[in-house]
Amino acid sequence: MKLQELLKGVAVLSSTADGEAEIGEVRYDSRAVGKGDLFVAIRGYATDGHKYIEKALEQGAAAVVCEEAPEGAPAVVVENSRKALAEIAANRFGHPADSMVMLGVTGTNGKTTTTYLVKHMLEDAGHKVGLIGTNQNLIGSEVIETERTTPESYELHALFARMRDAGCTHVIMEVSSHSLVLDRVHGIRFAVGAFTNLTQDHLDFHKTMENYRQAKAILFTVSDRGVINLDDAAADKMLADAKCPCLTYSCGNEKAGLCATNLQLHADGVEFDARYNGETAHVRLPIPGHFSVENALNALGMVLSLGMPLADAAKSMATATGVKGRVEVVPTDTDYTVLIDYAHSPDGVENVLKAVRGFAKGRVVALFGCGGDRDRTKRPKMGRIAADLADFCIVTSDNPRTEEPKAIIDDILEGMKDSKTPMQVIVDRPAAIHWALEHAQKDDIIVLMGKGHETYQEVNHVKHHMDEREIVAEYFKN
Ligand SMILES: CC(=O)N[C@H]1[C@@H](OP(=O)(O)OP(=O)(O)OC[C@H]2O[C@@H](n3ccc(=O)[nH]c3=O)[C@H](O)[C@@H]2O)O[C@H](CO)[C@@H](O)[C@@H]1O[C@H](C)C(=O)N[C@@H](C)C(=O)N[C@H](CCC(=O)O)C(=O)O
Ligand SMILES: Nc1ncnc2c1ncn2[C@@H]1O[C@H](COP(=O)(O)OP(=O)(O)OP(=O)(O)O)[C@@H](O)[C@H]1O
Ligand SMILES: N[C@H](CCC[C@H](N)C(=O)O)C(=O)O
Ligand SMILES: [Mg+2]
Repeated sequence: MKLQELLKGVAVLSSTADGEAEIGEVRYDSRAVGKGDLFVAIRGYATDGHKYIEKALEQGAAAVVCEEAPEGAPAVVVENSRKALAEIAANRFGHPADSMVMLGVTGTNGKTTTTYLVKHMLEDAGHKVGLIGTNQNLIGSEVIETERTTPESYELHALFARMRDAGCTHVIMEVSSHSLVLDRVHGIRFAVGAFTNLTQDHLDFHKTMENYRQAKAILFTVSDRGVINLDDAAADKMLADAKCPCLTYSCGNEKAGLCATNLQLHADGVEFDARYNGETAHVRLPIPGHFSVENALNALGMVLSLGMPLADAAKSMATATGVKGRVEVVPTDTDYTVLIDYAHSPDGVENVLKAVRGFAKGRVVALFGCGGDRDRTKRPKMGRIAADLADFCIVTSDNPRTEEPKAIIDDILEGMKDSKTPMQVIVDRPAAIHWALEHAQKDDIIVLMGKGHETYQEVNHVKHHMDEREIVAEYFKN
């Protein structure tokens, strides 16, 4: 594609590049630049892409898109390289998002789960659906591995193009707060945007809860319709900031457009009555926990906003399956239960432990750690909540990344120091899981928190294979 075609619609401040140049690939990482490519220089948090312009040109880049051009370089100067990258990506792939119904979910917890519920309901209604999120990307049932919850704009549009070409009519995606601030979804118009909740996470990046909230609110400035959790403390502000009509949902608050009543929380799922537009339907979802009612309402809100009849949506919900690593039961053939869950924030820990407490006949044993190079202030809070809600805690490692595992654990223990809940510290996670299994008692529920679908432990930029399902299975082989 010619450079000028890639730049269609991009607000160019000045250019010394040849618009007729035939561009190979578009790269935002100099290390991947090859002959004839376009290098987009981005100012980041760790480094500045402008530092690598010279290197990119040496490697054969045909032109550079940047915010500040070095002398003599074939450069296209723009105000914001991240936005330009997103616009170039849409041009490069033929604006695939425009030909599908785009659906986005933001919020601290529940995004992944909600997206799977929406996909399931839309597929039941006969649509081919693409899904983008933390666990994996899906084109129908084809799995595409992912590194991110919301990919960088260029990868995102490439993925949309594959989805469009495969016949997808709808895309349901998680829209992380990082992606909203870093313009990964810039230029995408969502038919429906949905907000699950706002609780503490990612303060390493957003610094304050209000910044974090405002990041999420961006979604409702680029959506035709919104779906908002009225029970969340941030609901009023989210509604005030929204630039689109919003459907609210609630467990019990009759003011909400979509309201759940007669909640029944079972060990293997939830049931409730959903009222919407004067109609009522009984909803069943085979995933346990009060938060599953909220996720079900969020997903229902999205498909109702698209015009799906309530009765059809409710019928479909009953056949939804669980999501890998979200309250997932690990088969053990013992008289106790092992669950794998992705709770990795104070609210996630609280919710999953309360849910488990709701159906546990014996002790609730919480095994968890906290990620390195991530929000440190959530660590003692997660520790305190786990100590408050579990009968026994095992504190271990969860993706230490470049931090010292024991130092992360010490941050967690800070929040547990006044607790009388018995606990054990075992830095090595497989060893900690073994210890939990060795000491399990009848009717215990052992909740392995934080890894969810992840099948690795990330240490110093290297992902070492570690699948909790395999660790449990191997334990019982011996
Ligand atoms: C905080 C954050 O999200 N950072 C993302 C951001 O990095 P950045 O802007 O700081 O980039 P940088 O590392 O300073 O580099 C600046 C530019 O120089 C380029 N570069 C760098 C080195 C070099 O030799 N040559 C070169 O050209 C880089 O490719 C980049 O374009 O843009 C990069 C390019 O897309 C991302 O890889 C990077 O994700 C980092 C690695 C990350 O871990 N992100 C996580 C926190 C994240 O995005 N998480 C969310 C939410 C998770 C959830 O709760 O579900 C997600 O959506 O996954
Ligand atoms: N609506 C909810 N409210 C609070 N906690 C929830 C909710 N839904 C799920 N959880 C808890 O949070 C964990 C993460 O859920 P899920 O993966 O659906 O969230 P997410 O928003 O996609 O997270 P991430 O930011 O990592 O992508 C679950 O394993 C569960 O413990
Ligand atoms: N995607 C999120 C959750 C990671 C969960 C946990 N395993 C961790 O490493 O903290 C993040 O990158 O913050
Ligand atoms: Mg997710």
